[in-house]
Amino acid sequence: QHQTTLYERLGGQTNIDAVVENFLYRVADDTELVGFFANTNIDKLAASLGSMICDVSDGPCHYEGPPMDRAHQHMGLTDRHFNRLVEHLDTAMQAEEVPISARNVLLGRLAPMHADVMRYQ
Ligand code: HEM
Repeated sequence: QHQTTLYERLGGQTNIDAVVENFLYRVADDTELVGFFANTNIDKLAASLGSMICDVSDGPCHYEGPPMDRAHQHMGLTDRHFNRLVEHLDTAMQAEEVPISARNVLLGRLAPMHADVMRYQ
């Protein structure tokens, strides 16, 4: 019998890509965060985030970007940055009509990455 995956509950890749896009606009509008992305290729980042969310939500992707400690080293991130970013992601999911249960499961799967994201600060 078919079990609904988190990927499906997020709305599949089309809606995940819409969440990522919505999220990146929120980050761009956040003066405390946008500076970190000054030298980032946003199209590549969007593709990378879309593939990571697909992967961690049991979708048909395998994230092939750098591990989270490498991707965020030397940024000097604090918990405040981390929490703001997570809040933007949650708001973006709400804007794209992801149900609260699916939102919470995804955030719960990203939360354990905190240690790696912060590792090199
Ligand atoms: C659970 C938390 C986070 C996750 C899952 C996450 C995920 C990712 C992923 C998948 C990439 C792309 C890596 C690549 O393909 O090169 C990335 C890059 C990046 N992240 Fe995060 N991230 C998180 C937290 C943060 C925070 C708190 C900040 C700071 C505001 C941040 C800033 C960046 C920047 C600036 C890049 C681009 C680096 C570059 O230009 O190469 N991230 N992140």
